[in-house]
Amino acid sequence: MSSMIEVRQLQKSFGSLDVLKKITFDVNPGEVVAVIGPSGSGKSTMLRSLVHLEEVSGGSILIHGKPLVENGKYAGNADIKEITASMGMVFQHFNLFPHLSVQGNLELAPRTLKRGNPQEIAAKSKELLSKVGLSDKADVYPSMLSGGQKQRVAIARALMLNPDILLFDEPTSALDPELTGEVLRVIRQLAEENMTMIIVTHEMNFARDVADRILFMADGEIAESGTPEQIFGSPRLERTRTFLNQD
Ligand SMILES: Nc1ncnc2c1ncn2[C@@H]1O[C@H](COP(=O)(O)OP(=O)(O)OP(=O)(O)O)[C@@H](O)[C@H]1O
Repeated sequence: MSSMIEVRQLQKSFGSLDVLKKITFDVNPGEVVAVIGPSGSGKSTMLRSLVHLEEVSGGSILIHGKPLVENGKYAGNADIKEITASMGMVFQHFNLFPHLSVQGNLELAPRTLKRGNPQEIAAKSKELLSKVGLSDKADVYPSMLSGGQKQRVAIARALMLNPDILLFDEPTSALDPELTGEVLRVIRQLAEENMTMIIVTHEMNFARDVADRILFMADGEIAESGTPEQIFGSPRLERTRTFLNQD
């Protein structure tokens, strides 16, 4: 089985701070990978690098075998656009456009990129709002929604371009505890539909339940990688044990 995502020796520095220290991992089609680890260990930076929101300092990222960056050298703009369009990203703070309705938020990217005619795009947004349980909110503005609803809109928006990879950066960290469940349910449903996903999360129970594999990051490295049983059952490394016991 060929990998959906291949990350090789990925390096990123901010000035003299080495945030990613030659990280290597693969994600297979349909796999759900949860990334856990202490604050500042480089989880967000790794995820943002995959969609070119950060430029890395070295190493390679291949998506569907196509290099976004290879040995530190980036692909041309057209290739970067095409590769990153195959991935949807969901952020901790939703990042919805406040001046657009829910439907407007969903339709902006496909309209800008001319992915279908307006009727097709409207039909798709309707279908996805129904999927996340928000059919009645199409005309509402983000400020009128709860955090859980905003995040479900953000997930629907991330699905508008038919991505085959979804990336989540702490999707429930900004939510009140009673609102996390509705967002995790949507992610769980996507997992059941075999969506390939990388989820940075502090929700250990969710990671244990939904992930096929856990990457534990510490100090810019992947300190451990394994099934939830391997990571949660008998942590081999002292720092993993310490981290998990804090939670
Ligand atoms: N734009 C930036 N400029 C300088 N330093 C940065 C920048 N972005 C991140 N960093 C630093 O890089 C390190 C890794 O940050 P990152 O956000 O990737 O960690 P994280 O594991 O996602 O943490 P958290 O769980 O707190 O979100 C931190 O020390 C952070 O301060």
